[in-house]
Amino acid sequence: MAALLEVKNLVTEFPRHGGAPVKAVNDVSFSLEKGRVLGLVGESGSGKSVTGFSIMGLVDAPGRVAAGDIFFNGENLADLNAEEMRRLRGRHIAMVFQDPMMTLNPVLRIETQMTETLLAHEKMDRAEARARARDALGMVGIPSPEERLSAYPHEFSGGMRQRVAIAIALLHSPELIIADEPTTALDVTIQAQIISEFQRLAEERDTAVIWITHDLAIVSRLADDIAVMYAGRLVETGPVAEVLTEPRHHYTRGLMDSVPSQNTRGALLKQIPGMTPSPANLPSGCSFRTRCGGADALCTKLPPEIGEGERSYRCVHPLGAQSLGAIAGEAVS
Ligand SMILES: Nc1ncnc2c1ncn2[C@@H]1O[C@H](COP(=O)(O)OP(=O)(O)OP(=O)(O)O)[C@@H](O)[C@H]1O
Repeated sequence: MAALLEVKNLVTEFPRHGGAPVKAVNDVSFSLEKGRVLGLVGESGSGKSVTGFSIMGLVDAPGRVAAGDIFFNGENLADLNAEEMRRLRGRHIAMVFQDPMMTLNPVLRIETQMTETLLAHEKMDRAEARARARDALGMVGIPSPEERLSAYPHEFSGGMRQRVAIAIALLHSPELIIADEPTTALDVTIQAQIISEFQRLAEERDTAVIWITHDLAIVSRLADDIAVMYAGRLVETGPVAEVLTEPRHHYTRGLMDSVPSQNTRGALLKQIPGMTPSPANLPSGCSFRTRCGGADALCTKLPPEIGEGERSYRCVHPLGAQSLGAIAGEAVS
């Protein structure tokens, strides 16, 4: 089956004063099928949001997609003009942000915000649009949706506001939703409800989801696949169950060790030493090598991407798998 979304060798860069542009996303490739949930994880600044914005065609100038291709339903998004891209965003791909006010207009009633977008993108009259808006609010668990349609965003709690933003993203039954840390600001109960909502969407409507987060616990509950990003590159990808049971990349292991769990209660969590390097000043070769306990001279060259079943990783000294040290001469270039 052809993938719904295929990202190939994506490079997104931002110009920098007195230097080469910064590659916030560097040679990133992955694909996503209908009904699958991909967890895109990594520390702050690793390039997760810029990847999402690149797919949406929303990278702010002077930033730009400098190389690579993004195919959606087999169509290369680079071939679409601004109007076609706007339509695609309206109907087929939606984004949910950490801050729902990125989506909501504070001075308009919820009904106006929802019906206007429906009337702009789909053939229907106002009564139909209103019914669709009400149903969408009901679907994300807003109580008394009929009455709540006439409310303004400030009349909702933070969690309910985020649900409204999600309802807006769902209005046109998009095939792909990019959710950028949508539950970070919410308490755990609401977080759990929203996560179940996304699971239901993926299962019942075949919606594909890219869930951007630094929270591995969420990914292990929600996602089918995981893509671990570090300093603009994907360092490990694969089915969540495999990657989080037996990570190959030292960075994935480090992220896992820094998650609180039943077993670590009361103990000091292991933090990955050092800081994420600035994308303007990355170490040569594997960008993680300066923070990695397993690094040696081989890591000063860019590791090749190694495939293993449905998984892949970029590390010459993978955990639980054969080191490339013995064949380094040919494999590392
Ligand atoms: N508009 C911009 N101009 C210049 N640099 C940018 C811009 N947007 C992002 N960047 C840079 O791109 C890199 C990746 O940023 P991005 O927001 O994608 O990270 P992230 O992994 O989503 O982090 P977070 O979890 O904090 O949102 C960062 O180093 C950031 O400084």
